[in-house]
Amino acid sequence: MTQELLDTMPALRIGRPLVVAIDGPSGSGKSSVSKEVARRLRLAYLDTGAMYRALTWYCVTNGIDLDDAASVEQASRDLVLELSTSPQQEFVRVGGVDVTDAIREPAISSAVSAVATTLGARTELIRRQRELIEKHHRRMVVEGRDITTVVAPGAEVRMLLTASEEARLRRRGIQLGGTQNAEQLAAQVTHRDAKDSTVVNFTQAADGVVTLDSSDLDFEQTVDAALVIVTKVLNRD
Ligand SMILES: Nc1ncnc2c1ncn2[C@@H]1O[C@H](COP(=O)(O)OP(=O)(O)O)[C@@H](O)[C@H]1O
Ligand SMILES: Nc1ccn([C@H]2C[C@H](O)[C@@H](COP(=O)(O)OP(=O)(O)O)O2)c(=O)n1
Repeated sequence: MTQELLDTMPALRIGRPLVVAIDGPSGSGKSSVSKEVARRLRLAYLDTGAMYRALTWYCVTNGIDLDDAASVEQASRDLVLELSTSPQQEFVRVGGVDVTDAIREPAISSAVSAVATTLGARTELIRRQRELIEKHHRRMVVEGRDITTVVAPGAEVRMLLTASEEARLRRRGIQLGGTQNAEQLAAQVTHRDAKDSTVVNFTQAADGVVTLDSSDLDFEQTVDAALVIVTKVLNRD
C-alpha cells in the first residue's frame, strides 16, 4: 500500500484516535510488523513485552525471588522505567540504566514468564500501558499478548498476528544469528508461549479481532496485509 494512499485516507487523518492493538505468540512478527505499521501510519508504538522484560531484568538484578508473588508485585510498582514510544528509535532504561539489549538476552527470555504470570504485576503494568496510550492521545500501535482483550479492548483496530510453529521457530533462529540449538529455541518460543497462555489467551482471536496468518508471507507482505486490515476496518466503521 503506497504512502500517498495512506496519507490521503480520511479515516487515518491526524487528530482522530487510532489505537491499533496487535497480539500474537512469540516469533509471529509482532514487534517488527507493529513498528513498521506505526511508522507507515505515523503513530506512536508500544512494545508491552519490553515492559515485562524490563521488570524481569529489575527483579533478577536485585535478587528478587520470582516465585514470591508479593515481592514481584512490589517490584512492578517500584520499577522506574523509561521506554521509547517512537517506532524510529528503540531504548529501554531501568533506573537510568540502558537495558535495551540486556532484556533480549536468553536469560531474561527464560525468566520472563514467571513475572508475566504474576497477576499483581500484570495489573500494575497494564495500568502503565493504559496511561501511555492516553498520554499519546490514543494514537498508537500497541503490541503484546492481551492488548486486544484486556489492555485496549476498545481499540479501533484489533488484530491477532499468527504464524505456524515451524515459521516462528525458524524466524527466531535466524533473528538470534543461529546461536541457539533446536532445544533452546523451543524453550524460548514454544515452551514460553505455553507458560504465558496460562494467564492470557493469545492463540485464538476474540470476537471482533481479525486474524492475520503470516506463515506464508514475507515481512513486507505481512506489513501490507496489516495495513489493508487497518484501512478495511476503519472504512467499515
Ligand atoms: N512475515 C515474516 N516473514 C519472515 N520473517 C519475519 C516476518 N515477520 C517478522 N519476521 C522476522 O522474524 C523475527 C521475529 O519477529 P518479531 O517481530 O521479533 O516477533 P515477535 O515480536 O512476535 O516475537 C524478526 O527477525 C523479524 O524480522
Ligand atoms: N502484553 C503482554 C506482553 C508480553 N507478555 C509476556 C509474555 C512474553 O513471554 C514476555 C515477553 O514478551 P515479548 O513480546 O518481548 O516476547 P517475544 O520474545 O517477542 O515473543 O512478556 C505478556 O504477558 N503480556
